[in-house]
Formats: sequence, structure tokens, C-alpha cells
Amino acid sequence: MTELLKDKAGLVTAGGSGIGRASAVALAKAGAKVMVSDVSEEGGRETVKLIKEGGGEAQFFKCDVSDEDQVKALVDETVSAFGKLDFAHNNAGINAGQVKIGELDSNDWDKTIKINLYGIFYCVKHQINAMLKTGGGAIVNSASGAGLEGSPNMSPYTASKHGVVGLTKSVALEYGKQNIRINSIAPGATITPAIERWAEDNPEQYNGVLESLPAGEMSTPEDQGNVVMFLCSDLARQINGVTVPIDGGYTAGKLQQ
Ligand SMILES: NC(=O)C1=CN([C@@H]2O[C@H](COP(=O)(O)OP(=O)(O)OC[C@H]3O[C@@H](n4cnc5c(N)ncnc54)[C@H](O)[C@@H]3O)[C@@H](O)[C@H]2O)C=CC1
Ligand SMILES: CC(=O)C(C)=O
Repeated sequence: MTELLKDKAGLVTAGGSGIGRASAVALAKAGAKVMVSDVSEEGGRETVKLIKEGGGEAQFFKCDVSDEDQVKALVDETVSAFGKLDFAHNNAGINAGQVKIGELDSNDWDKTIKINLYGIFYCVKHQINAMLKTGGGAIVNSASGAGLEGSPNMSPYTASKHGVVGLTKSVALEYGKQNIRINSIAPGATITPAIERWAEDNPEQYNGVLESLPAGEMSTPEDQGNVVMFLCSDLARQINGVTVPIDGGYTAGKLQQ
């Protein structure tokens, strides 16, 4: 446990697995009270258990981020449980419809945009309104490397994550003077349970991905969660409106930043 987020309170969406679980744990280890939310009750409650076993404080609230009423209820419940909202990690995202756009089922487009982009909009809107009442705060959105460059066979995902990057920049310009910061992370390939299963089934492709990465390894959920924790803390007080690649240098060879 550290004291970096002592007396702070906030929420994590999709905190029941992978990056969201790691960020919830990192935030709690830094001393924060964390409302872990997920559409999966089982995953979310497991994260709460892990936090409590580590001596931290957390509660679970079920929330599908594609439903605005549920998102508002999550924000209200967090403020009611902890008295304020100092930070939020908006992490829920899916990657449906992994085909060329000519073959894309429109339902996969709708589903992806609804969770990845509308979900971030609903979260940010209601979190900002809560933070305005309690003195400000810090928001971190999960974008992706696919929010910074094109990715074949992932057009709904790529479009949604570019949207998250753009929304982050615009909102940063709107509320800086009210002591609200908003940033995104752009994880590169990160070893979450789903990727672990894929790697086991596709060892050659997995080794190909590893070779393309400057660090020679994928990042871990904890690599992502630690940066989220930093961005939520006052150490990052001058960081606003940016998207931080966390990918061992992968985007350094791709982008002009
Ligand atoms: N794992 C990776 O390599 C990368 C992940 N990301 C992004 O990071 C975020 C988290 O990804 P992972 O940790 O890999 O995910 P994961 O697959 O390990 O977990 C996803 C979680 O999201 C929850 N979820 C799904 N739909 C939801 C909804 N509508 N509302 C609330 N929760 C919902 C699931 O129940 C699950 O607990 C996503 O936004 C993803 O796009 C970005 C770049 C790379
Ligand atoms: C799936 C994804 O967002 C990656 C690997 O950037």
C-alpha cells in the first residue's frame, strides 16, 4: 500500500477482468476506495475480493456502460457510497466484427460503437457533472493503439477508439479550469485472459506478434493499471488531454507524435 491516493475515491468500469481488474487493484493499493463495476457480477465481485484480501477498500456495482441510466446509477452510487468522485477509469471495450468492412455485419458495428464510444460518452458526461459538484477529479479512458493508427479487419473497434482519443482532447479543453483532467491510455497488446487463451491456441501467430514488439514481450494488465493509477494521482496534475501509449515502444516506429 502507498499513500498516493489516500482519501481519494472513484470507480472503474469493466473492472472484472484484465486491465480493469489490474487498475482497480493498483488504485486500491495506492490507498483509494474503489467502486468496481462490470456487466459481469462474477468478475467484478472477484476483483473486490482481491482488493479486500490485499487490505484495500472496494465495493461492486453492476453496470452495462452501453445503457446511460445504468451509468448514471453507477456514478450516483459511487458518490453516495464514498461521498465524492475523485477519479474514474472508463475501461469497458469490445472488439466485435473482426472482418473487412465489406463483410461487416451492421450489428457488430452498432454493438462496438455503443459500448466503446457511447459508453465513454455516458461515463464522462455523468462523471464530469459529479466532479463539478465535489471539487474536480481525474478521468482516464481506455483507448488503444488502434485509436492512434489504422488496424485492418477491426474498423468498428478502430473507429471507436479514435473517437475516444478525440473526445478526450475536446473534454480536456472544456473543464481544465474546474480542476478536472481527462486522459486516455493506449495499451498495446496486453496479456489478458482472452489473449492468453488465443496465444495457447495460436502459438505461431503469438510468436509473430512478440517479434514485432520492440520490447519483445507484451505488456501485462499491471503495466496498464500502474499508469492509470499515476494518471489519477496528483503527480500527473499537469497531464491533460493526452493519450499515453503503453506498448513497450511499439507506436514509436509508427506515429509522428
Ligand atoms: N488486451 C489488450 O491487448 C488491449 C485492450 N485494450 C482495451 O482495454 C480495455 C480492457 O480490455 P481487456 O482488459 O483486454 O478486457 P477483458 O476482455 O479482459 O475484460 C473485459 C471486461 O469488460 C466487461 N464488459 C464487457 N462489456 C461490457 C459492458 N457493456 N459494460 C461493462 N463491462 C463490460 C467484461 O465483462 C469483462 O470483465 C478495453 O477497452 C480494450 O479495448 C486496448 C488495447 C489492447
Ligand atoms: C486489440 C487492441 O486494442 C490492440 C492489440 O491494440
